[in-house]
Amino acid sequence: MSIFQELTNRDRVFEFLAPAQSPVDVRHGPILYLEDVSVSFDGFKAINNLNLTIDDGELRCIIGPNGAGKTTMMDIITGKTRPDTGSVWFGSRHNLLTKSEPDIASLGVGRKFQKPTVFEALTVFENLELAMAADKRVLPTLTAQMKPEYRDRIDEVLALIGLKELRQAFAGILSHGQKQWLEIGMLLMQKPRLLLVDEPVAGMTEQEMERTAELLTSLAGKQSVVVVEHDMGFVRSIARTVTVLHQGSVLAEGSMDQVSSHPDVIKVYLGEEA
Ligand SMILES: Nc1ncnc2c1ncn2[C@@H]1O[C@H](COP(=O)(O)OP(=O)(O)OP(=O)(O)O)[C@@H](O)[C@H]1O
Repeated sequence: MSIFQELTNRDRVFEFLAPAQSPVDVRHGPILYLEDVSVSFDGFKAINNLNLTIDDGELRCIIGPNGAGKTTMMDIITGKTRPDTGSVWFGSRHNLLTKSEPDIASLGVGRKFQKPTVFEALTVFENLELAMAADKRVLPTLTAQMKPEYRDRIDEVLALIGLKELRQAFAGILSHGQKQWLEIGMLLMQKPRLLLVDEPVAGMTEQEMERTAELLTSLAGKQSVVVVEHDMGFVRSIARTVTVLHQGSVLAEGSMDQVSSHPDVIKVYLGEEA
């Protein structure tokens, strides 16, 4: 078969369409594993012997008072901050401490920051298209006329994030909640194995919060999701397992009922809210 025939062969399964061929090995354990991780800033221990295990497909909520180390923990997982000691593994194969931020992202760790950063002058569809183009495997073929397979992937994500009807709307006219969902959709275009989501419901209406709860719970199973959130009602509505961070370490872990009745948690965190 000539190269031309090969490239125009409609039956060929392109790499990005094949079932996620993740190099991440979870056969013998969790998808994310932090062991004895510590980091200090000017002598202040922001993360202090932190141990955390996230199972493949799990939805985990991380809570904790201001300054507990939640953002720093996310920064360590994504390679933005290097810990002084400890280890961070993605599956059993990848030592994340030896990898750059872009390498960690392309291994399948997606991060959603608190503020939405969609391209407001582009449509919902174009934002998703652009997110797909950021995937190096797809870029060479995307510049030509868009293949039906790419459209299918975008349609699939549009349905997941509930923005099918708004595909041609400019992102600038979306509500705050819709922008957050679009950004989650942009991350999903790259088929991450692990999604880190920072305060997804800050500034959302009740209805948007409910929709976000549905979205995040529907993602779990297909990918692992770690949500950092201050809103206790929201955490209660989605959480199976909650990890409470305090002074850079795990203070308590368990169901929402277990952690919210834990005396130390009441003292340092929930008591504070009350
Ligand atoms: N680059 C830095 N330089 C100095 N101190 C820092 C730095 N990053 C974080 N810290 C400190 O480390 C501690 C943990 O901060 P972090 O932002 O991780 O907490 P957090 O749990 O995310 O808090 P919040 O809920 O307020 O976002 C804080 O006391 C913070 O001031």
